[in-house]
Amino acid sequence: MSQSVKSVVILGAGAWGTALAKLAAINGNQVHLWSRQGSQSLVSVLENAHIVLSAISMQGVRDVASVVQSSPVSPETIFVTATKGLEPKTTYTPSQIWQEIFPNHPVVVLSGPNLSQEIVRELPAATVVASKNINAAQSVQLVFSSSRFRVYTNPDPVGVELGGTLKNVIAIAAGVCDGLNLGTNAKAALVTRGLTEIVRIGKNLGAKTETFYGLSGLGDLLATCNSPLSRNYQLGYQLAHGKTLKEILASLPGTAEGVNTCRVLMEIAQQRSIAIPISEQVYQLLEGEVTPQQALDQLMLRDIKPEFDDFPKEQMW
Ligand SMILES: NC(=O)C1=CN([C@@H]2O[C@H](COP(=O)(O)OP(=O)(O)OC[C@H]3O[C@@H](n4cnc5c(N)ncnc54)[C@H](O)[C@@H]3O)[C@@H](O)[C@H]2O)C=CC1
Ligand SMILES: O=C(CO)COP(=O)(O)O
Repeated sequence: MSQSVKSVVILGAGAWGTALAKLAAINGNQVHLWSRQGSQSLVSVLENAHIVLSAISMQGVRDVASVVQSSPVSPETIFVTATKGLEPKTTYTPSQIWQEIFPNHPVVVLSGPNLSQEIVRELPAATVVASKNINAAQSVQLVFSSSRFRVYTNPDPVGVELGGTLKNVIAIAAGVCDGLNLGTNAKAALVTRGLTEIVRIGKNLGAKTETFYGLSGLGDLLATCNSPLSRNYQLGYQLAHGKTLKEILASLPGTAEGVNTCRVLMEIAQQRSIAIPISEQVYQLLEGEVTPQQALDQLMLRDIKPEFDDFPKEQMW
């Protein structure tokens, strides 16, 4: 794979930022990994950057993007966001924040089934880079593609971003399901109906349905709902074992975005009258309003209904 060497700045030296820095460096790019705890100033690393990738957790995205805005950045710089979350105040996705702050720059979303601990061990993985600007997506594809990391382009950034973000809520539910030992049938039903909720929200917010059946949707949902490496899954698993949210968050390594995402998601669903029963039970569980067993009972005892909302009537029977 040939490409010119790019200057890549990674913002956030947490688990994901560090793994992505390693992937970009393998291809010979010039990589600067910036952390708020480090000694390098943001201004000094941003100078001449071709690509600025944010792997900051959701709560820091707007602050960091605002600091970047007040620094000199080349008009050609491509911004890439790898954060999986929603902003509470605006309900924006991270790419919407970056695009709002940098309206004249291309913004690319990078998302997929990418548990960072497997990627730093150089196990094979695939991801998606999505943008309205195909040239920008292809530049980012070249920077990160290697024999261990296969990168696909996609023209639906909102869909790719929402797949990666909303699956964290379902991953909490999957952790609860395994923690309660509910079995393989229950898990399959949960993940499949969880995907239905993600598609409902995504379509309403302008994403393409097919995107949710790709790597950044179903792919990431499967990875996160089936791996104890996922912090969101772990959180659900420990809730099922009787720990409180506060206790779990105090010992969890890194960020479990699903907690904040679930609150914002409930707001979006209520505003737009979208039914998301699994996510609603996760919300009530996180708020301490139901126990894991009560959440399960509430889901199983809902009114019976057709499987699909929008089957054309003539195709029904
Ligand atoms: N770890 C993983 O396997 C993956 C994580 N992600 C997403 O990437 C994002 C980061 O995840 P991790 O690296 O795992 O989390 P982490 O908790 O290990 O690191 C978060 C990073 O954000 C920085 N940060 C937080 N608030 C900040 C602020 N106000 N100013 C400056 N920096 C700030 C922290 O200093 C840290 O470097 C999350 O949205 C996560 O969902 C996406 C794919 C894989
Ligand atoms: O998004 C991820 C894998 O694709 C990481 O999941 P967690 O944030 O739950 O660890």
